[in-house]
Amino acid sequence: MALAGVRVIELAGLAPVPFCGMILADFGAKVIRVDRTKVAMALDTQARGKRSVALNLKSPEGVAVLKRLCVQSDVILEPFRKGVMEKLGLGPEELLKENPGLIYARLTGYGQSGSYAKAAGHDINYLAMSGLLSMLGRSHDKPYAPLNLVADFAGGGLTCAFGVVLALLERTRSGRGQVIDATMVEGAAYVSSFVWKSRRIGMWNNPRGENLLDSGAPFYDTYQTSDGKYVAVGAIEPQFYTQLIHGLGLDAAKLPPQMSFTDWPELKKIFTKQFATKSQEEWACVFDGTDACVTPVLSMDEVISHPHNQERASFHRDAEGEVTPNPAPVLSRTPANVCLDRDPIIGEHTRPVLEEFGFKPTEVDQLLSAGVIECNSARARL
Ligand SMILES: C[C@H](CCC[C@H](C)C(=O)SCCNC(=O)CCNC(=O)[C@H](O)C(C)(C)COP(=O)(O)OP(=O)(O)OC[C@H]1O[C@@H](n2cnc3c(N)ncnc32)[C@H](O)[C@@H]1OP(=O)(O)O)[C@H]1CC[C@H]2[C@@H]3[C@H](O)C[C@@H]4C[C@H](O)CC[C@]4(C)[C@H]3C[C@H](O)[C@]12C
Repeated sequence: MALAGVRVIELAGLAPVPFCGMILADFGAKVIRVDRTKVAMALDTQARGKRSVALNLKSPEGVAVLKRLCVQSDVILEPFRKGVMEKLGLGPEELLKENPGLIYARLTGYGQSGSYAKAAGHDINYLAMSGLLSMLGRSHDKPYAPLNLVADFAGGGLTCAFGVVLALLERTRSGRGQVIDATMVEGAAYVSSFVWKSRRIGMWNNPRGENLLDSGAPFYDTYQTSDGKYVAVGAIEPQFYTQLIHGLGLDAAKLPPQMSFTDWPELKKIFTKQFATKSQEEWACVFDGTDACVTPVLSMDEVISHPHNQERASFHRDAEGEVTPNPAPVLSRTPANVCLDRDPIIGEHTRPVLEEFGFKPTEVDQLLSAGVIECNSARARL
């Protein structure tokens, strides 16, 4: 796999860093998640392919253990607010001194500088600070955050993983590591560059929810079908819009022009009435195989059985039988390989990992009896 042989130390965090670690693990990196001790259960729902070491970083011995792991690793991912790692004596200065090739990825909401740097926050806060949240939501409604996807994951974990890969590539030339200051405000804004850059062509001149791609346009929205399900319509170009009108059984001559903004509310009412006359399945029979850009809004459990997704094997069932997306993108020669084992128990791999990194069994025993580490067995927890 593309990241085979890359060793990553992931300090346990809430969601963005776990997602970054999962991406790296999916594509072949050896990811060791460092968990706190005395924690009942792992909150990392994106733990596949990782191993867990339980380590108390509030002890000098624990800090020494982490330093020894980082000396032999390529990447460290840290999810804490500014200054926490420095307080532990694990800041970039210390770790890069001992391992100049280390890639030190710091994924925060607000970054390692700026007045908000030490403030707590979550996806919605970062999305708000990025400017993008002001653009999200239906007409005459308040701004709406699309789950915690844009800042936590698109602009957070995924962008950080991209930064790690960039730094790994650069290190092949320079032999040197570096610090990645990944912030979710900037990541969310960056992945939304299209929105920023398309203002000049008038894409967003209307109030929130009344533009082409933000549910304002009748041909770019969702509609309820007779069985209470929904279809998604994305017929933007005129040649696709023509097929939409045909599939709906409407007479284009009797409708206002597609791009007549002021007629969009009226056109939306016509489409709403029309889509309510058939079930989702019946509309699929009408539109599948056409370029009308009409697709069923599938639930998270339906996706795995849709023929197209099945043909591509885009989803799998994990160890718990849950439908789960496969990694993306698909590399032709070195594709990702999803670990289908159950998620690690906290501290399940402390001993084997430490011994793999050169700790003598007696050293591990001493760390264990001093409470610096925890070695938990899966059997004991199940
Ligand atoms: C699933 C829910 C989360 C969804 C995602 C959410 C929407 C997000 O947006 S996540 C993104 C959050 N922001 C960032 O990641 C930006 C960077 N990080 C931060 O800003 C901060 O970390 C913080 C604000 C997120 C948290 O601040 P906090 O003060 O808690 O921590 P830090 O300042 O970073 O310092 C860390 C301290 O920890 C010490 N540490 C670290 N590792 C170790 C170690 N190995 N040993 C010893 N000590 C360690 C470190 O030294 C620091 O110490 P100091 O402070 O002294 O310096 C989930 C959101 C909420 C969850 C629920 C909630 O937690 C309550 C329940 C808890 C229960 O245990 C489980 C069930 C819960 C219901 C839980 C369930 C889910 O997880 C949540 C809903």
